[in-house]
Amino acid sequence: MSQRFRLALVAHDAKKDDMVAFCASHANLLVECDITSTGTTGSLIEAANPALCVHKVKSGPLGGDQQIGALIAEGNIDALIFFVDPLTPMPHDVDVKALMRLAVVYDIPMALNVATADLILAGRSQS
Ligand SMILES: O=C(CO)COP(=O)(O)O
Repeated sequence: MSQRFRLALVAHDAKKDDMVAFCASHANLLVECDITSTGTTGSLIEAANPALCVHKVKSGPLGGDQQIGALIAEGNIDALIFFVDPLTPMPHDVDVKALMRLAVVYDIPMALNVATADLILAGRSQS
């Protein structure tokens, strides 16, 4: 791998177990990445796998999604993996939409579920 891959990992509460399992199943690749996560997601990832290097921003509802959006706008994130909960209304839904929008605006790979996230990392492992 020529340069460290800068990956943002975010999960809504109902999807946090999926995120921890995803990180465990891809630990060999993720240990080579610079990971940025929203606060609670990042804490759970670190607790489950202390070998991973996780930079934590604020919790999503307190501005963390916007902080990650700003990193994308500044060119500091290579891909976004965001396990969204499609069944629960979110008080910070506008922030969630804004984060997804910036990933599209800046044309970075964005996975909203495990199946697509697996494809992003599979592509990364072949590069
Ligand atoms: O709410 C989130 C994304 O919208 C995630 O934030 P936490 O990781 O702090 O729970």
